[in-house]
Amino acid sequence: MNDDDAVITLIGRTYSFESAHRLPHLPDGHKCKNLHGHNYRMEVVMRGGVDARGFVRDFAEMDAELEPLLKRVDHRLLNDVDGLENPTAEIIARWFFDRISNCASVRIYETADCWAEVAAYGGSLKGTPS
Ligand SMILES: Nc1nc2c(c(=O)[nH]1)N=C([C@H](O)[C@H](O)COP(=O)(O)OP(=O)(O)OP(=O)(O)O)CN2
Repeated sequence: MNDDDAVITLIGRTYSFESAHRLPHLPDGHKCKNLHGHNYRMEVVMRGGVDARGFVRDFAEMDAELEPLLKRVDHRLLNDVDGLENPTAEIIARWFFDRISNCASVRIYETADCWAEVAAYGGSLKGTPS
């Protein structure tokens, strides 16, 4: 069974990391301008054709791709990471999205009920599906 123009197959996996940040562009007095931390949860979705194994991507391969990226942010001050000088949930989601192959979306939960997502639509789908 092959995907066609109208159908894509997506896979997803959830990751977590703990980081500190401050949001420098907020006005004085905003609590999030102060240094504070979050237990971030991240949902990554990849797209692609289904291969002979029946996989878009082995979840273990997904982990191997994510691991070095997670190491760059876990137990770090995000503001010190290149590209995350203003580490809002939106910008963190974009940072991961730009670094993950065949990425369909990245959703970052800063708290249990606040999230930001970057997603590829139509012509902006990245990478070559396998
Ligand atoms: N659109 C966005 N808004 C906010 C972001 C963001 O990244 N994108 N970030 C923050 C702060 O980092 C803040 O710590 C998180 O928001 P908040 O809902 O206030 O969460 P808290 O759990 O810290 O607050 P409670 O008072 O406990 O609800 C703000 N906005």
